[in-house]
Amino acid sequence: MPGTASSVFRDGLLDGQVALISGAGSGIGRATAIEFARLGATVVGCGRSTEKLDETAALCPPGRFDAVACDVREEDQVEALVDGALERHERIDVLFNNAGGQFMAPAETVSMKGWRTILRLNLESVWLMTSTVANRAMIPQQSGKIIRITGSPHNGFPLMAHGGVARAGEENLMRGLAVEWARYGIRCLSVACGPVLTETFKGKYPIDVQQAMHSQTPLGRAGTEEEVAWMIAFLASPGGDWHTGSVITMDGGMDCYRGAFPPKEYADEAARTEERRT
Ligand SMILES: CCCCCCCCCCC/C=C/C(=O)SCCNC(=O)CCNC(=O)[C@H](O)C(C)(C)COP(=O)(O)OP(=O)(O)OC[C@H]1O[C@@H](n2cnc3c(N)ncnc32)[C@H](O)[C@@H]1OP(=O)(O)O
Ligand SMILES: NC(=O)C1=CN([C@@H]2O[C@H](COP(=O)(O)OP(=O)(O)OC[C@H]3O[C@@H](n4cnc5c(N)ncnc54)[C@H](OP(=O)(O)O)[C@@H]3O)[C@@H](O)[C@H]2O)C=CC1
Repeated sequence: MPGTASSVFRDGLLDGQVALISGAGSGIGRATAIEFARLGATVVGCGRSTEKLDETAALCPPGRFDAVACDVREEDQVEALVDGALERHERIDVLFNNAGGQFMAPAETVSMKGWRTILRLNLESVWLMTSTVANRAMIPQQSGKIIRITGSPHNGFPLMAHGGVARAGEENLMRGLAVEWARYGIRCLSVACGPVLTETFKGKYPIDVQQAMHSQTPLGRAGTEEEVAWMIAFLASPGGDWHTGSVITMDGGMDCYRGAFPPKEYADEAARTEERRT
């Protein structure tokens, strides 16, 4: 991420906005924090490791990144995070619920502890962050945008059934809240990503699993963390003001069709499948 300006948006697009980003110490969260800071926002970034957050701060324009150690599963820590952000910055315009994750394992081997670990880290933490920020900042200020990162494809997450259930619940939560909280001027959205080449993704999944995921994508490649950051920045900008309740899917087409096109089994290189009949 060299340079100090966005390569997509105009300078000052997010001037004056205060954004709270979870998991801002690496990957998609870090890329989004940097993009927001470059566009003029003040970012409150949280994660459990202060070292990783300090590295993010060093990549942002000076004074634009406020690092706070917080485990998003813990009620007292989340309340302190939100209260501290309000004390220092007076408002929260955007909440990007980015922290999360899951492990890959056959469903029959997942214990109750493993199941609860993933539901707590993802679905429950998203509710905790969302309800705390809404009650303490966005409902009083009568405005705000809440965005959750979820997953694609949507037709089942083999080997990550627990993660798929959490993400489906999060998307439904955003839809329901979009309706309920429209009266407070709060927008609620999900951005459902297919594989994104973050360090965690590259280190976590075996290379053959990664290649299989890419080859199941019509565009033939994974996404980048910058591409996700641009989408979150767009939604935070006035360009995103009419979006609420939606699930924006970013996955190179994987959710529409699993595989490269044309499919070798059915068509030739020009995608011809049959002769035209007269
Ligand atoms: C194959 C078809 C694919 C179709 C196409 C799919 C395309 C999908 C594209 C999207 C893919 C998504 C990618 C990402 O999200 S990548 C980046 C996200 N980041 C992470 O995932 C973070 C990585 N962190 C971890 O992996 C952590 O270990 C985890 C968050 C999973 C849990 O950490 P925590 O510290 O909270 O918990 P513990 O390690 O103590 O574990 C608690 C219990 O959970 C169970 N467990 C944990 N790991 C495993 C495992 N690998 N296998 C089975 N069970 C596991 C277990 O019960 C643990 O308790 P015990 O240790 O006591 O047994
Ligand atoms: N990469 C991909 O292919 C995809 C990723 N996603 C989702 O996007 C999000 C970001 O993924 P990615 O950037 O790849 O992964 P990373 O592992 O780089 O980012 C996850 C971040 O969340 C933080 N985090 C984890 N647990 C907690 C916690 N309990 N409290 C506070 N912070 C926490 C981590 O920091 P720390 O350990 O310091 O707390 C880390 O910085 C995740 O929710 C992931 O599931 C969705 C679809 C695809």
